[in-house]
Amino acid sequence: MKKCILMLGTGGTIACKHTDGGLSPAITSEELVGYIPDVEEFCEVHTVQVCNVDSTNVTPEHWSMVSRAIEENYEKYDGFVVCHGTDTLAYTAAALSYMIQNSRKPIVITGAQKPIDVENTDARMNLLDSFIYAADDGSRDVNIVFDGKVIVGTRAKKERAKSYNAFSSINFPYPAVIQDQRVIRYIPPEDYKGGVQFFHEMNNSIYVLKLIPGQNPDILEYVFDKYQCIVIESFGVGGIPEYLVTKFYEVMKDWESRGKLAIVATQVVKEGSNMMVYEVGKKVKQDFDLLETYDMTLEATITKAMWLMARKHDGYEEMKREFYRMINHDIMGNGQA
Ligand SMILES: NC(=O)C[C@H](N)C(=O)O
Repeated sequence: MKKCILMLGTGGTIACKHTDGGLSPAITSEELVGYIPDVEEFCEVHTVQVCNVDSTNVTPEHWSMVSRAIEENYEKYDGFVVCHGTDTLAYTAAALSYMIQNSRKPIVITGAQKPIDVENTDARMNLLDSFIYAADDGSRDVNIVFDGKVIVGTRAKKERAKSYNAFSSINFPYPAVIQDQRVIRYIPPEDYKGGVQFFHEMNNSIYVLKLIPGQNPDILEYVFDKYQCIVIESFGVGGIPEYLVTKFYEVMKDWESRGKLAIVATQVVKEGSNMMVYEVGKKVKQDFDLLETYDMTLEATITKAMWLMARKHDGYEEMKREFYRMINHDIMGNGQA
């Protein structure tokens, strides 16, 4: 029997038209499907227009609009395809991985580098591939389909601004590829226990502080006071420079007692952190109950923290346990295994 898939349009280049003011999303979800008539051979497609925006304008509100639309239609469909702009697609894919957990039904996110109505577009292939993947029996959970590759929702990063292979999978293999309109699976689907879980709230009281050599320590006080979570994008495997340490210790004491979250990440995209290697990391990690990102992407780190902070919890220890709990393959090397 043909699968029934719901496509949710949110905008992005895939749906853009040329205007005097530059490319702007204007093509509807229904029109998008009209560009891939072959889809009718293997699935029935229904559409819904969640919004039609450049993904630069996407906020956690839009993530909630998508997750709510999926929950409302969850029982009626076999899978979901979300069309999205590429600029913040990796954030949305990570966010949806936390907002929709343990889904037996696939949620596929795709987009394009060129609008669907231009000649040399990647949009038609990406969209058709997404339906092929969404209609496949072994597909589950939140994944991106782009340029013939499947990337787990928590593992993507936009690494190219213009090329068709815009996304890389960070610290995790591709679970599958789509070749000649067939799914070639490298990682077999897992067994599922329990049902799907939806969480629609996110708390965006979070600031990412990217360190630069010689960073002025004044910024720490401001950021630590204003936000509930700070992610420090440090260098290498992770550490706090000595010119920041005095201020850091001063603000951290107060921060800990107020139950806020401090997470140390790294500016190095691949292979991840390990603060226990160098003195610049080890001492800080031992002196404070900091979280570190290990092999998580920054997109997953930020959206996991937003999801965690929006939930009721029994204090810091539980937050910490949850942060290190693997969700949709987001963290493997958490140093605690
Ligand atoms: N390729 C794209 O989709 C880029 C576009 N600015 C967006 O993210 O909506």
